[in-house]
Amino acid sequence: MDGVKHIIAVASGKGGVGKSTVTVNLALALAAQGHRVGVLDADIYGPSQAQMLGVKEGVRPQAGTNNKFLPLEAHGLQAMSMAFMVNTREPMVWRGPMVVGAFQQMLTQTQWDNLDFLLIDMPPGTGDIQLTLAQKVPVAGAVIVTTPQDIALLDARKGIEMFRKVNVPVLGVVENMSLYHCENCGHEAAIFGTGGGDSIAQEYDTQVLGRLPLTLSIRELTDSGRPSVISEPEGTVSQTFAAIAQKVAEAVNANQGDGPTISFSE
Ligand SMILES: Nc1ncnc2c1ncn2[C@@H]1O[C@H](COP(=O)(O)OP(=O)(O)OP(=O)(O)O)[C@@H](O)[C@H]1O
Repeated sequence: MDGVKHIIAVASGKGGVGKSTVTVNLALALAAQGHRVGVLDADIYGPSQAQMLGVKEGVRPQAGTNNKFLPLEAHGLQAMSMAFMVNTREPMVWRGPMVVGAFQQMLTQTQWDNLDFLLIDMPPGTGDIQLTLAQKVPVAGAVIVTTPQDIALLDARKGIEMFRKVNVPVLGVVENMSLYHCENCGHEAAIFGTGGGDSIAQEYDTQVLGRLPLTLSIRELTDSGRPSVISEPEGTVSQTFAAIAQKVAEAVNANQGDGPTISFSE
């Protein structure tokens, strides 16, 4: 795609497992390692990236050349989201084809500037947006985010199966909220169980890219527009994201050369 070397989908089967949190922190970790990185928020009904990137409501993208929009800049990342186009307090009461059209426009009509990686924060599920992405552009790989409990793994499996069906390599699994860590007393508890990420990675012959704890600070920092990777660059969460970023970049490079050919019929 014009202006983008590698597209990476950050996906899950289930909602609320931390895709957007992982997307923004992984993007910042890749940028900290010297890559040029963009984030496309493909969640049309419930975009989160504007808030997580600290973009104020009402800031709109400028027109570029060739009928394209210039992405917004936030924390050194290039970003595009439905939240930059509409009033986010109003619900998007749209039918499927309109949602797909909007996603396609954001994907192809944003003037990405020489990106090494474009991270796409996918909506939950295995529907229209996922199919459109796989059909319209070459996707270098997918990062699957899951929490360790069975109910999330069930949906994560569907996500992995879907990417396999459309020949998008799964780069690995991020296990989020794997251990609750109390920041006051240091007590730790495996609220959502243990071993889920490992078992799914083994089942699908892929790797666990990293495990993130369930902590107050991840939520507070990310939701307030200054994600952990830039707020606490020396912290353990940032170190985990740095390791994940390295593995993702390595996995993409390892897959290079035999890029996916998308061929399937609906
Ligand atoms: N490891 C974590 N510790 C604490 N809070 C977290 C963690 N990961 C995510 N959260 C919080 O959980 C909420 C949901 O996360 P997020 O929006 O990233 O999930 P999602 O999978 O993108 O959701 P959706 O399906 O709605 O797009 C957010 O408030 C986020 O800050």
